This record gives sequence, C-alpha cells and structure tokens, in this order.
Amino acid sequence: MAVLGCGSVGSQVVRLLTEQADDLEARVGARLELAGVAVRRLDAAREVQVPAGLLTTDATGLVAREDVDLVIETIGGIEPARSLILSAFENGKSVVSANKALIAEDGATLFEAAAKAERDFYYEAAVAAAIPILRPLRESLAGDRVTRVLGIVNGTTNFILDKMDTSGAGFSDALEEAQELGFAEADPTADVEGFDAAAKAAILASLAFHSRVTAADVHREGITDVTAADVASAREMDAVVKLLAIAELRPGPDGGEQVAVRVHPAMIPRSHPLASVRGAYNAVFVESEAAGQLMFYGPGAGGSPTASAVLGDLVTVARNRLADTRGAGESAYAERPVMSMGETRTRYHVSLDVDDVAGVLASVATAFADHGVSIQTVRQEGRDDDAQLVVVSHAATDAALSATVERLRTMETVREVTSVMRVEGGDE
Ligand SMILES: NC(=O)C1=CN([C@@H]2O[C@H](COP(=O)(O)OP(=O)(O)OC[C@H]3O[C@@H](n4cnc5c(N)ncnc54)[C@H](OP(=O)(O)O)[C@@H]3O)[C@@H](O)[C@H]2O)C=CC1
Ligand SMILES: N[C@@H](CC=O)C(=O)O
Repeated sequence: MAVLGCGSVGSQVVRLLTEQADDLEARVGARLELAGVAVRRLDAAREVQVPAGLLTTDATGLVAREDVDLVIETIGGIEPARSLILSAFENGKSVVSANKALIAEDGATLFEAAAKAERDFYYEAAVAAAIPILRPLRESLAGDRVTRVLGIVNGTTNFILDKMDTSGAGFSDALEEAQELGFAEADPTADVEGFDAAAKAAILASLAFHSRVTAADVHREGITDVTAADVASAREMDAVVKLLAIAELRPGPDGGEQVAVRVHPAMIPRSHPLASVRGAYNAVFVESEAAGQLMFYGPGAGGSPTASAVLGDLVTVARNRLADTRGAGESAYAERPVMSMGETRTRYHVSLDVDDVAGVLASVATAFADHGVSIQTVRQEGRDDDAQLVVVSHAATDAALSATVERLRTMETVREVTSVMRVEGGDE
C-alpha cells in the first residue's frame, strides 16, 4: 500500500495505519503493509514519525511498484493527483482519495478508469470528512428516492457565521479569529468564497440523484458579503445564517426531472436541525421518499477525522481486493439536466433603505407583484432618514427576484438595496 501526501490528512493516515496495524489486520484478514509515503519535500517537518526509508519524492515510481496494490491519495488539487490516480488504475491498483476538488471537476474520468481497470475507487473523506454520508447515499439509500440534500459542508465558514451570530462580530473579525484558532487557512478563499462547499455539493448531488454533476454546474456564492446586519436581521426572524449546499430534484419544463445545485448563505429557522450545527462542525440533512428525513452530523474537517473516513474506505477496498471483487462503482447514471439558477425557486429576505414617505410600502410591494413575487411579510424598521423596509417573499424563481431587485434599484424612494438573502426551510 502507498500513501501519496503526508500533510494534515496523510500524516494522520500514516499514524493510524501504524498505531492500528494489528486491529486493521484483524478486520481486513491480511496485514496492510505500508510500502512508501510520497511527499514533495523530504526535509519538511511532519506531524508523524514516518518509518525510516519510506518517504520518497518519486510518487510516480511508488504508484507503479509491484508490491503496492492499494493507493491512498492525500495530495489534493488537480495535478499531479489526477495523473497519479489514473496511473494507479493503469497499474492495476485500487484507490482511496480525499480529493473533493478533483472528483468534483473530473470524477467521470476517474470512475471510467477505475471501471476499465476493474478496480475500486472510494472517496468518503472528500465530503464532510469523518461524517459517513457518501456511503449512505450510494448504498444504504440506493433503493429509496432521495429528493433533497441540504448540508453545512464547510467547517471554516460555519465557524465564522456561528461567531458572527453569537458575538455580533463582523465577517473580517470572525475570519481573523478563525485563522488565529487554526480553523481557517492563511488563504481562506476556497472556503469563504464557497469553492470548497461547491465541490462537495457536486459530489453529493451526483450520488444522491445518480447524475453527473460537476463543480461547474453548481451556482456558488460565498459568505464574504454577509454583514453583521444580515445576521441580526436573521435573529429578528428567529433564524440563523448558514452557508448551505443544496441539491434537489425539481420538475423540468418538459415534465422530466432536473437537478438543482447551489451553494449560498441563507437564513434558516432556528427550529431547523441544521441551525443547531455550531462551530466548525458539519451536517447533512437528507430527504427521501421512503425514509423521510435523515441527518448526518460530525466533524467535517481536520487531519484525524478525515483520516478516519480514509481508513474506513481502505478497509473496504482491502477486503474487496482479498475477495477478488470490487464495490458497486459509479457506472449507473441517469441523464438528468442541471437546472439553471434563474429557474431555481426559494424564498428571499430583502432589506432596503427607503425614504420614509407615504406610499413607499405600496410602491415596493408593486415592484414585487409586477414580477410575480408574492410577499409573505413586510416590516418597517427605523424612521425618517433611518427608515428600512425588510421584505420576506414566498418562494419565487431567482430570475423573478433578480428582476425585482433591479426594479427596486431604479426607484426614487429606495435609497439602497442593502441586502438580499435567501431563506431556506419553513413554509414556501
Ligand atoms: N485538511 C482537511 O481538513 C481535509 C482535507 N481534505 C482533502 O484531503 C487532501 C489533503 O489535504 P491536506 O492534508 O489538508 O493537504 P496538505 O497541504 O496538508 O498536504 C498535502 C501533502 O501532499 C504533498 N504533496 C504536494 N504535492 C506533491 C507532489 N507533487 N508529490 C508528492 N506529494 C505532494 C505535500 O508534501 P510536503 O509535505 O512535502 O509539502 C503534503 O504532504 C485534499 O484533497 C483535501 O481537499 C478532505 C477533507 C478535510
Ligand atoms: N476547508 C474545509 C476542510 C476540508 O474539507 C472546511 O473548512 O470544511
């Protein structure tokens, strides 16, 4: 067996493989021998003592070795991870990976290579780290019909939004604290701009709906524009702001079904199970026809939790290898089109700075009505120069809401559209 990468995740994989070698042998039925650990720099400080002579910078050579039949990829990113995984399959090895970015971008190539080589490709760690969610979607719920997946799948952004909610802090201060505590990376772009969650959403949607969904199909908005005022406004509604990954089956225009996938901040009622997911934790809420509502909760990041999921996959792959069989693979796909964001329906919370004059409420209501967006509630906050209207709509398409907002921006009585946020959960 070979481990590629020995960073946060790879080092914990190596640690568990070493510390639990006897238990793993008992569970698998054969000793899992570590043949090598590929890294970029031999002299880098490591969180784990790698057994002497196992570190190498020749990942390609390691993958091709005859005494390696399982490869664990924890390098991350697109290249060289993709070439190394493809090379592993070409050389007849099975692969376990934690690489959400690669699977969301080009999973199809990897699944086809695994199928052609008749080898396993498992990647439970790629979404929500320690939380078993991909196996339940692929196997446990394979006989049911999943209709919706709603997840908090990024620990960094959940920590930041939770901090903003509990302390009233603004985004920058909460991010700074997340970085000081080691939750957010020095370059937090992938997390706060929603790229990480979008990759996970693509993988969840693919498995939940047996469709091919890539990261490019996911509508993505991050949390950098979420303000302390948005969070306070959510609190007024007894709601909380979360970065949600949402994948759902929706009726398409031709009577068929489409897959709608998106990542954006949204207000959800505090009574919703996802509202109580605090700090850097993750949770995935699944709705299916027969089972009803299921929730999967736990640590969604970190070396050790992620290594737990990697090792789980490793045991499955090793058992399959011994039995000379392979898992179900990813071959059976329905061709469901991806719905454009404009057609996606949700509720909206719109805050406006307005002139405090007679008729302003009616003119704002008319702008919504003219675009077919039904209003659930309107409230005025403040007076005179400080007047604000907060409008919460019933479910409407994104296109209709965007057109409404454009109209509001042209109205003389509307000084500024200060915030537009989606509302999930509760009545449509
Ligand atoms: N960290 C987390 O909480 C989670 C991570 N993941 C996924 O796990 C994977 C690994 O993440 P993480 O451990 O955090 O990443 P790190 O950056 O901590 O580690 C990456 C490792 O890959 C090695 N590496 C980089 N380039 C090469 C190369 N060309 N050849 C050989 N080795 C190379 C690095 O070597 P060197 O040490 O010498 O620089 C390093 O050991 C990613 O796909 C990530 O998305 C999934 C869930 C959670
Ligand atoms: N950066 C991610 C960790 C890995 O998936 C997060 O913050 O959740």
